[in-house]
This record gives sequence, structure tokens and C-alpha cells, in this order.
Amino acid sequence: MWDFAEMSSDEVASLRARYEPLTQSIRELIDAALHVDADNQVVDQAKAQIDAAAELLRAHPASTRQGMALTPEGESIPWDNLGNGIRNPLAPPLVVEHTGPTSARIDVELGAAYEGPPGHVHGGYCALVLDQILGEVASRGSIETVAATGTISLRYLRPTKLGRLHVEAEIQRTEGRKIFITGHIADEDGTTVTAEGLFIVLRQ
Ligand SMILES: CCCCCCCCCCCC(=O)SCCNC(=O)CCNC(=O)[C@H](O)C(C)(C)COP(=O)(O)OP(=O)(O)OC[C@H]1O[C@@H](n2cnc3c(N)ncnc32)[C@H](O)[C@@H]1OP(=O)(O)O
Repeated sequence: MWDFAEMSSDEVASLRARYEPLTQSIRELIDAALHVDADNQVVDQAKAQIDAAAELLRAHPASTRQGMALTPEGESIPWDNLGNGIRNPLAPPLVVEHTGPTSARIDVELGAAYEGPPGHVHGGYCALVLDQILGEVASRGSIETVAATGTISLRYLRPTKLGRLHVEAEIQRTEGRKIFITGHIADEDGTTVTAEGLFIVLRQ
């Protein structure tokens, strides 16, 4: 059983290398299931193999679950959480690139699993992506200054096409523990959703 509080960055990297491909395979499985058009025999065979894989994994349960963990070196590990958990295939595959102390960007591809309106990203997932990047920028990459969403307001300018998306966020101003921050999502035709958030740095 892992204990992140005792782990070096190398050990974390090794765990990441073990589980990230599993998460990606499950995402690909979901995508395949959303595109399949096969007969009973094929579907039954696939189901049996998936059930067998689930049984294999369940035979090796973790003694605890971790949404977000922290190593002694101060590295935060998004482990099981829905925003960007390494082990959570329901999390969009977000990699936040900090472009400065008060800003960040994400380039991500969202496919059929994230569909709401036909051919477009579900508005709730747009909200999740924006909440995640705003939260990470507001937290300034440090566990000392982790900030929670107090208020977030979204404006859906037009539907967001499935496919390659670009996301940005930037802190506008700070008042004590209150961080005022904006962001947006763009698809290949430009900005589709804008966000304004008030994030509050948690009391330690
Ligand atoms: C490396 C790691 C990376 C970590 C990266 C992490 C990324 C996380 C991204 C996901 C983010 C989420 O989804 S977080 C999950 C969704 N959010 C939540 O569950 C938060 C639930 N709410 C709470 O826990 C609490 O209400 C807080 C923490 C938001 C605030 O409580 P508090 O700390 O007691 O705040 P309090 O002293 O009352 O108020 C401080 C000031 O903020 C104002 N204020 C308080 N709440 C609000 C509010 N909801 N909206 C507006 N303003 C508010 C007050 O008026 C006051 O202003 P003044 O009088 O000083 O002017």
C-alpha cells in the first residue's frame, strides 16, 4: 500500500507510470463502447473480458483511497479526484501548464465521452474544466494556499465543439484570502465559454 507522505518524487513517478496507462486504457474502452456497432457475440465477449478485468482489479483492493495527496517534497498528486485524477478515467485528461505565477493554460482533446448537445461538449464538463483550472491557478500550485470555489459564473457564448480545446485562466486581483480570477475555453473557432470566479484560500 502506498503512503504518499513517505514517498520520494521517483517513487511517485513510478506509481504514476503504473496507473496512468490503465486510466488511459479505460478512457479508450469508453470511447470504443460509444462507437461500437457489433453483434451479440462480440458485445458479450467484450463484456466478459471487461468483467474479468474488473474482478482482477477488485482482488487487489487499496486499503485507503486518496483524492489528492502530498509528498514530503511538497509535490501534490491528483490521485483519484474527478478534476484531474491520474487514476480516474472520468476525469478529463487535463494537464495544467502554469504560464506564470498568476496564469495557466490547458490544451486538451475531449471526444465522444464528453458529449452533451450533439457534437458538442456537455456544459457541465465545460464548467468542470474551468473550475479546475481556475482552482489550480488560484491555489498558485501550493498546498499552503489551496483555494476553494466560493462563486463561479459561466457564460456560454456558443456550443463548444468536441475535439481540441484550449483553456486559459488568470488571476485579476486578490483581496486577502479572496482571489478574483477569470478564464475561458476556446474550440477551433474561438472562445465558447467564459468564467469569472471568486476563490477563497482555505484557512490552514
Ligand atoms: C498544489 C495544490 C493544488 C490544488 C488544486 C486544487 C484545485 C481545486 C479545483 C476544484 C475546486 C473545487 O471544486 S472546490 C469544491 C467546491 N467548493 C466548495 O466546496 C467550497 C465550500 N465552501 C467552503 O468550504 C467555505 O464556504 C469557503 C472555504 C469557500 C469559505 O469559508 P471561510 O474560509 O469560512 O470564509 P469566510 O471567513 O466566511 O469568508 C472569507 C471572505 O470570503 C467571502 N466569502 C465566503 N464564502 C463566499 C462565497 N461562497 N462566495 C463569495 N464570497 C464568499 C466572505 O464574505 C468573506 O469576505 P470578506 O468579509 O473578507 O470581504
